Amino acid sequence: MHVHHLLNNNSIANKFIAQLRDVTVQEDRMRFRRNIERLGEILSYELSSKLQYTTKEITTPLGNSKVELPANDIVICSILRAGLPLHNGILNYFDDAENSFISAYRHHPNEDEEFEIKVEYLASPSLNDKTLILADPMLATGRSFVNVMQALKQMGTPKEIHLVAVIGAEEGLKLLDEEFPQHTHLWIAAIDQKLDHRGYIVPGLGDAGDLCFGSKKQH
Ligand SMILES: O=P(O)(O)OC[C@H]1O[C@H](OP(=O)(O)OP(=O)(O)O)[C@H](O)[C@@H]1O
Ligand SMILES: O=c1cc[nH]c(=O)[nH]1
Ligand SMILES: [Mg+2]
Repeated sequence: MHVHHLLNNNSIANKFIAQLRDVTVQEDRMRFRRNIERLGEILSYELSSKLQYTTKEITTPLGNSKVELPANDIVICSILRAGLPLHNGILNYFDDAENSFISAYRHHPNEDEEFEIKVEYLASPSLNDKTLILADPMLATGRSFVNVMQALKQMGTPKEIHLVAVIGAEEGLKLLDEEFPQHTHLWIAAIDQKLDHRGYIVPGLGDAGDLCFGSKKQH
């Protein structure tokens, strides 16, 4: 897997990450969602450097101009819930892409810290020969990305896969490296060292889904 780590170079993205992590700024849910969306836009811009381009001639009012335009058939797939604002950011740039939605959540069958990932909802076009952009802001254990990719197999085989995340833990990156095809790209803003006993990224930012949309009742 090719890892592209945005915070390796300083940019305005540092500020958006800082605000996402900051407990006082997190009280503003609209800003939290918008910062995830902004990072989706930035990561899309970065990702666009790896697309295939074809030459097109454009007519301006004063003449003709040759431009190189992306030629990929893109499908953006985001993992509900926290993937929604990231999806919007990516779609803002790849505005003519097709779209998939899939759900994944942590189900705790007992009172303890063990959990399984439940994938229940899937709406997707065919992925055969497409450029799949799979988006989820949090990459903790990596099990959501892996289980979701397993469920997406019934929709066909993409030509290439780009994973987009905002904050990841080393452990999650390692699992993706083992489970995804070698040519997969991971576009990620920040990489943190560890997970806590509940599988939360430390320092991370907390529960991204709850911070976007409010807490949910366990069932
Ligand atoms: O790498 P993993 O260990 O699988 O953890 C990451 C997953 O956890 C979060 O979802 P969550 O289950 O909290 O669902 P939500 O988006 O509905 O809050 C997050 O949005 C990822 O999907
Ligand atoms: O740190 C984490 C881990 C999983 N899901 C989140 O939202 N945050
Ligand atoms: Mg959550």
